Amino acid sequence: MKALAEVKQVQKNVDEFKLGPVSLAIEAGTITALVGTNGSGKSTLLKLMMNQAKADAGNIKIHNMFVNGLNEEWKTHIAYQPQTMIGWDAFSGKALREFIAPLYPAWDDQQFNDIIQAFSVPLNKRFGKLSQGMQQKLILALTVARNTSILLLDEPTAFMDIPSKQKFIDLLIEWIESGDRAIVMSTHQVDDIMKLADYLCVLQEGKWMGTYEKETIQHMYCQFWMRDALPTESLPGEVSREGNQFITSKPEAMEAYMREHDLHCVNQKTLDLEESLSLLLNK
Ligand SMILES: Nc1ncnc2c1ncn2[C@@H]1O[C@H](COP(=O)(O)OP(=O)(O)OP(=O)(O)O)[C@@H](O)[C@H]1O
Repeated sequence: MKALAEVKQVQKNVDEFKLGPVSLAIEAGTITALVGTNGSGKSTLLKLMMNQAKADAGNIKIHNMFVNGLNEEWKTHIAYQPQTMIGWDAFSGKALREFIAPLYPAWDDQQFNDIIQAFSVPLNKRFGKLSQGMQQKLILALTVARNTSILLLDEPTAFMDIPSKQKFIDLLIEWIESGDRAIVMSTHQVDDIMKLADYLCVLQEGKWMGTYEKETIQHMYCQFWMRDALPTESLPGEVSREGNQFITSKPEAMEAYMREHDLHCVNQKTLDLEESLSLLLNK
């Protein structure tokens, strides 16, 4: 399948912080979640994709155009929601819509109004007077209505209340339904990942740990509780141990080992997504 966006071996140094090399292929019809601990480089990667930061190595293409090339037509294919908007405080949602809509040839006013209504965003209030959650909803409406094929969202639900998060999830599911669009979003919300993500691009302190299908991470680790004390030697795929309990990244190899060594477990479970991500990010 053709990638709508490609990130190849990208590296970026910001003072002491080093991101990458990281590679990503964003295909139509997919949602990729950028996950990682605070300061792991998720926002930096999104900024690089928007050419708001310059890569020190590697390259990025949107619709087959280099983001740092002379042809800036790629900008019409991508919309970006940063975490904060600088300079918007004095303007109402109505005024912001009037500035922004004419800049985007494919602007979808119906979509804008639908989001505003769904989240009951007051368009006459100044941006700076809105709550953080309400600001986030207004930015979302002003981003999604650009009607591009790629959406980059930087922690879009960080300040949203519980019912709004569900509406957000429904909105994105509907938005991506046509199959010719893609979303990349950074998030710390397990619910967003569970309900939306197809792929997880995992970053830890700037190091790219890999991009995994969500199902792969959901089956990545298994926890065993043994009847007797654990052998002192390292067990297949052993990730951690405590008392008679341990976690392995190779459950099948571990089961074979148990048969071979006549070991018995009293309980076992596959770690859920949140537990697996915590382990992966603490490695
Ligand atoms: N403008 C800047 N000047 C200096 N350092 C910066 C700047 N922006 C980001 N950094 C540094 O780059 C690193 C990555 O930050 P980034 O915001 O990309 O992380 P993140 O994964 O998005 O974090 P969070 O989950 O907290 O939002 C951090 O060490 C941060 O301090």
